Amino acid sequence: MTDKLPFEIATTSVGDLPTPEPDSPYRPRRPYRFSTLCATVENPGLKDQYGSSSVPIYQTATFKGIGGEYDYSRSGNPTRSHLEHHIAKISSAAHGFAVSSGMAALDTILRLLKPGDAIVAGDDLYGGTNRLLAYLRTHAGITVHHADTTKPDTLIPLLKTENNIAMVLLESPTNPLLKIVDIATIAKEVKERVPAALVVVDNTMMSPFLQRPLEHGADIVYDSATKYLSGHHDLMAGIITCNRDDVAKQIAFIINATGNGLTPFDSFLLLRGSKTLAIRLNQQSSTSMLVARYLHSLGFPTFYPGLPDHPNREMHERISSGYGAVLSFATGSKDISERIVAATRLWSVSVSFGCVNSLISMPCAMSHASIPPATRAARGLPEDLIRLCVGIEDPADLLDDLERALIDAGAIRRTAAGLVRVQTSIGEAVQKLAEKEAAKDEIPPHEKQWVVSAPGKVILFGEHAVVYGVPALAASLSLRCYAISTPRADDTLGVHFLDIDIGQLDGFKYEWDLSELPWDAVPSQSSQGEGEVALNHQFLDTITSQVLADISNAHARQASLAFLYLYMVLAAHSGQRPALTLAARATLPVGAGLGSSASFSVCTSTSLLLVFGRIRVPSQSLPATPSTPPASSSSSAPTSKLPDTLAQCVNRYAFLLEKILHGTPSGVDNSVAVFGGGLQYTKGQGGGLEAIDGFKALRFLLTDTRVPRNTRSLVAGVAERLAKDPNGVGEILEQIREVVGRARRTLGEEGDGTAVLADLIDENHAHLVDLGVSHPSLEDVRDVTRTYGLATKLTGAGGGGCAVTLVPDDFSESSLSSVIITLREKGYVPYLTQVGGPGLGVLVSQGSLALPMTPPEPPACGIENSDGLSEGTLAELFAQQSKPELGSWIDGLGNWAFV
Ligand SMILES: Nc1ncnc2c1ncn2[C@@H]1O[C@H](COP(=O)(O)OP(=O)(O)O)[C@@H](O)[C@H]1O
Ligand SMILES: C[C@@](O)(CCOP(=O)(O)O)CC(=O)O
Repeated sequence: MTDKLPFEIATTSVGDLPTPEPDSPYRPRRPYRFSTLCATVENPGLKDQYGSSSVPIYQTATFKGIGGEYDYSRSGNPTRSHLEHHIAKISSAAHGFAVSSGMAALDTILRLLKPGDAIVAGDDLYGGTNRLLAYLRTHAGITVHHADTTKPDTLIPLLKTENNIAMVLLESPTNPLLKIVDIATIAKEVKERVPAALVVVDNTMMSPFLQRPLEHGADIVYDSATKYLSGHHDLMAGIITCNRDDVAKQIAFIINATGNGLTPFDSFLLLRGSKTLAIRLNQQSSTSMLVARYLHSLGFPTFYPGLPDHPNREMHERISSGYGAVLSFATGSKDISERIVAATRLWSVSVSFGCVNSLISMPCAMSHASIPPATRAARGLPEDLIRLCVGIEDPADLLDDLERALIDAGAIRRTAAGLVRVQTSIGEAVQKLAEKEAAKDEIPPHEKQWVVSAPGKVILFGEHAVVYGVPALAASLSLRCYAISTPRADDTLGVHFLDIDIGQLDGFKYEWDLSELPWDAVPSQSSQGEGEVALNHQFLDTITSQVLADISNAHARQASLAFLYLYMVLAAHSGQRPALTLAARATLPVGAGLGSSASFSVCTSTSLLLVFGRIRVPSQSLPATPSTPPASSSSSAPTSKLPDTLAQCVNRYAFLLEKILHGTPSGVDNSVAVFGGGLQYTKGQGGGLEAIDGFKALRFLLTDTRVPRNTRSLVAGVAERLAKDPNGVGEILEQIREVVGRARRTLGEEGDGTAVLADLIDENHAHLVDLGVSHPSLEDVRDVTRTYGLATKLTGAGGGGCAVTLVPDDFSESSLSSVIITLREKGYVPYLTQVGGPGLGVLVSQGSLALPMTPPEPPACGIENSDGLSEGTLAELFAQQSKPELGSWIDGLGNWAFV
């Protein structure tokens, strides 16, 4: 161990910071250095009446008078103004803003985007950033592209105007592997290729002391000021800086509008903390270098940009003036790492960083635990990685404490020649063996049995018009489609569609010899990256004519076509042809306008994507999310969250199957079936999905007229009318757009908008009648419900199928019973359903029933009861359940993960 400081501490002079007025032409003053700027807080525009040396805390919400500089602390407060001026000054920025946390800073910046915009971000971002981006993707119609930002070559191809890139989000160095991102090069490329896009940098790891990305082409920089800027872990804050006046104006507007500005007291604390930023981070960086060298010299793989062999070190040095105070190292064994973390005393076990006290953590067990192990492995994040966040304690004490912990944990030992790393290859060997064992246990996905489900939907406003770009408002139903794919050992592909009535008790069954399918006709390109998956009509025709010619039932033929198309495309792509049977069954009526085709498409594509390993689910659930239990479930089995990337992938393929089933779908049905909840959906490039909560509070009666109809021909009928009378039909579509807009505003408002919604339901129905998609049976249901004062419209494609009736909260139960009885007497099938339940679900682990996940050896498919007696295969039990019990039986099979 050495006492000598091994590297030059950054005592940087900052060239372009404001130079004080020269007090004499002969001895002009030089610009202040960084630590001077930090320590001197002044704001010439805001003089204190008493000349207080420390900025006072203006602990007030309001300011008296009219036309003064301040009126309300949400819009502005003198303590915050002082802080913002100070932050702008030390960041060499024209504008600075202070908000309530680092995530609030990012949220403010992301609000500059609008639906349809796309953002490019790193693929190993801070977990909180990932979470917010995922939320915007599903709720705000923002497309998110993840790229390896450490390799500009993977990012640059995305920078195209047709991709609508509005923002590029970078972090450097990354956390916890300290990977370096070339901010300057990426910013230059962005400006050349998509000039309107904003380059945003999360600078938290460096702070303005060590790195000022605005000087290297960034448009906006933000920091979690909870870390180095405040330095004491006694407040939460975020700061945003930028030079562009137009961007600053919008940011100020958003902060005022959302009310996330930093409070006066926290502004005071942050201002106080920031005075010592340079001195603290100097000390912390120099100790970090010592610690990194120490670990490196012992032979631990160590990640710190200051080490000579750290990848892209020169790139980091070009834009930064120091290496920071976060480093990480691997021990070769998760057990050893756990023992080290438990054995330190001075290094406390805690999340976050930037504090004056030193912290130690294992990212995979703490800050990055929410990322599935497979994703962590894919990102090269070692499970045994230890992260150190170095504080201002005496470096000798910190090294001493770490050394003791390393010895106690068995990671190093004393020898006559000094300290040596304990034969870590033993640890590594043990770890590798364990990994190999785990891999042996890992059953290939095509040998597993998969159970999935997806909800139907009700469109409340905007059906048909949605095909032409008008937004639609829709919600998921508690009625769902379920599918089970079972591997088999006989080179055969089978389907079992239990709801398709071909005059046999157990529905439609069919099998194909795998070797006899038209493999030569499979199109070579199955997917186009993140975009829509193209449909090859020639291949569709080949399957229909060569494979399905003897299936006369139209429902069965279409469903088989969708299944075979996707199976063959995925098989051709993967080079595997796993034999399996897909069984599908729904509690939804098929072909009644409640999105049975979409929920079937979602179930089929999920099953096949799982079988071919194109999507993966965590075998053990992620943390439970009790807010999204399956709506029909009576079981108390825990549920968890499916990753958003999986949902996006399934949605792309489900849309493809929807195209096969119904021609020119808008995409609303499959989006609701995947994401669940209440949604506003707009088709196309500038469109997207937006969550609507108001729906969940409403009650609906759905009435199946049992008049068969076909979505494909009804949608085609509207297209024909539009072609014949573009003005007249165009006018109707615009009127529907107007109704949808009013409905959306009513749902978003507080208070009881039920009466307004009822009027809008009538209005929307009248427009659908004008489009020619109603039916006498639907008008009859409207007449029945109108006598009880209820508003009804057709839902989905119309032409028969279902009607939806809004049931106000204060509608009496006895009247409701008589409406239902009257409808039943007329031969209709009414359902009182819940809306807004979860989207796609996958059974991720078995419950008390031993689910036979590994069958292909026959006859291993039996489910065993507690006595070990076989009670039939899962697929047989699936077929045997009564319809009303199907949902709760299947939910009770084990742990489900939902989107
Ligand atoms: N449970 C199911 N099993 C098999 N196929 C189904 C199922 N549900 C829907 N489908 C397929 O979807 C088609 C119905 O689509 P569509 O007329 O759009 O009805 P909906 O309005 O209910 O979505 C059927 O012809 C069939 O091909
Ligand atoms: C008529 C339409 O707006 C909804 C179709 O719903 P369904 O298939 O009838 O459940 C078509 C579409 O959005 O793809």
